[in-house]
Amino acid sequence: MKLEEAKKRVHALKEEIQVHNRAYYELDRPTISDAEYDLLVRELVALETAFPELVTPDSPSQRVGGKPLEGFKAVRHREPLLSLGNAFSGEDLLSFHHRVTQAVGGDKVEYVVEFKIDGLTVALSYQNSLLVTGATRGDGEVGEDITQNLKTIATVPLQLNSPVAVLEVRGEAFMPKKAFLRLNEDREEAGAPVFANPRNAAAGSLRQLDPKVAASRQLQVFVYDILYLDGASIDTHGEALKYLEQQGFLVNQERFCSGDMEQVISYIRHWSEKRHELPYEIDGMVLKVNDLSQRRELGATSKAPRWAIAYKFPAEQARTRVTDIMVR
Ligand SMILES: NC(=O)c1cnc(OC2CCCC2)nc1N
Repeated sequence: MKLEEAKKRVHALKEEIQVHNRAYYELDRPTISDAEYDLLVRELVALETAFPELVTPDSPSQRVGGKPLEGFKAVRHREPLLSLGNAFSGEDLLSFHHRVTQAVGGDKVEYVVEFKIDGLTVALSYQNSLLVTGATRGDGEVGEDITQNLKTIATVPLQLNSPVAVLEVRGEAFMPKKAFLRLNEDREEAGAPVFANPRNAAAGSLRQLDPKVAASRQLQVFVYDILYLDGASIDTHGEALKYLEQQGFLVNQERFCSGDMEQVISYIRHWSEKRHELPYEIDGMVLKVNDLSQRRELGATSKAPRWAIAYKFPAEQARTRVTDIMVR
């Protein structure tokens, strides 16, 4: 095959793989079998091996990186990754709303309510639309460089869809329930210790020094916050989420925008009851002031923003299975 022909085929393969990724991960409606998908990736890798000049940073072949690391480098975040204050009742939410309304001088306040994905926070940094660093939250100021592992996650863009000088985003890495159950079955069979919950499984997977292990764990990342953006102007959180979607990130489609606390509270109650139907675990909901200028007015304490709060669902009654006791 000549270079020109290979170039066309490589381009077509990358497009097709991208379409299947979106269908599989975002719409949860795979359009081809895993085997057919693997064939496409294998053909792409073979062509890139034969014609190295055709390799581009955004190629799926660049996802499962090099050899295992000796350890993780420290990464200082450009902006501190704040934590969230907690609410445990309707009253807590109403007093949060009262504080916010006071601080913005009585103006109307609108909230965006999102799932609180029960995973681990990750920060992704892009320069000139290319993924440069992926890091854990760490202590909020300094995290661990887990770029090699995050690149293996198909829904983490290696290259953004439109030009932007600097974009730093925050998201939640998590393991879907099905992948968690399957992983624990495999570990039980192999005599390895099982993970207590999907959050621990996701954290354990991203702390692996060998990216091939992370690549095998079917992790996902929902992105939900812009930490830093140089290259576009955005006025509300709703616009920010749409911008992130356009850039190619996986953004959770389920969210509710309202200034009416009655509606907000009933929306939270709805998901408190229905969360078990979700394909991933959530441990609450997050309320965020939608208007970014009101957020600037509200500011943050040293630890948490004044413009957001987490509503925590009551902890599951820890079921101690009989087998657990017997095994011990
Ligand atoms: N676990 C989640 O799904 C989640 C966590 N945090 C936030 O927002 C924080 C980030 C910026 C201040 C509030 N949103 C979320 N959806």
